[in-house]
Amino acid sequence: MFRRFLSAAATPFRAAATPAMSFPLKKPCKLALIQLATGNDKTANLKHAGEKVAEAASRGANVVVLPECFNSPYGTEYFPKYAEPIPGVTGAHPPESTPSYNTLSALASTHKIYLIGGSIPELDPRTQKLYNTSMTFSPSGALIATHRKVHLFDISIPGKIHFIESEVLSPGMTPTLVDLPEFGLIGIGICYDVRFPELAMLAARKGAFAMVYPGAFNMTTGPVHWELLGRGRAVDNQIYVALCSPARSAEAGYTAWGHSMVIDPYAEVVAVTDETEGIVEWVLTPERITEVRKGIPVTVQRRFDVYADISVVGPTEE
Ligand SMILES: NC(=O)CCC(=O)C(=O)O
Repeated sequence: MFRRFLSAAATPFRAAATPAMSFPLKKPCKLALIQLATGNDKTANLKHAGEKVAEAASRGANVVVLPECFNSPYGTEYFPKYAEPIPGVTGAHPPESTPSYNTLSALASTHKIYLIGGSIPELDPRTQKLYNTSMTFSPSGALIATHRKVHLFDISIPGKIHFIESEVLSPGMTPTLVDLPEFGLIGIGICYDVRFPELAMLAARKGAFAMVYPGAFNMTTGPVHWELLGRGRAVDNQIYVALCSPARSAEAGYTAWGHSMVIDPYAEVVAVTDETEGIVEWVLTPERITEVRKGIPVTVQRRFDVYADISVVGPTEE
């Protein structure tokens, strides 16, 4: 409920009744974002992802992230051809139909890492619907979370970019929080999801220490909005934010902006790359979160007596 006029005198500041959040990050966590060069050959994309994940793991990463649609080119014409079902999400599937799942699971267990596997086009064989879905695997190779892109990338800027994901994809219906028991909770969004502050706010209010967005911004919006949106989600919530893009390719139909980055809870870009293939690494620390939240204590100054506590809004079942 919004009142039309609010005067400072009528609504004096007072600390919210909401208790301080429990501490979000349990110990330092090395994050690696793989800005992967991808092409049209799915098998080659999976093999190459494996090489880069191995490289990141050999440098001590605890959590490794791949970009949006890392197994395929990014484009609505490609999604049906590259789509795979996901075991456990839509029942059992023969291994030959799930090469991306198999590869990611094996990489996570071989390297003993948490692997946020960017996203792939997912086929639900029961409904024939397609989704843009991120899978997260534990160091034992178990699938511990899936996030179906909630906000589909439907935009049209005359003369610049026209992209309508909803022509072929269906939207996810659930915000996603993944529990990494040694470290804490991470929220997941996919690309266009970053434009909607609600997912990050929900995750932060439920205690996440980071939001991770596999994404593939474009050459029109990327230069203006990619960093701005990531830093916005970080400063709003005083959490780490990671944006992981594919590398830019001159041959691709969709030209990715690149510039994968890690943003700290003070909204500073602490690690970033250009448009070429590379790995962006940063150690996320509990101390940085504490320092920022102590200095600017918005996490305990929220006025849920004025605007409803969004942390009580639960996920919707699909
Ligand atoms: N893959 C996407 O969702 C792209 C989002 C994007 O480029 C934007 O401007 O938003």
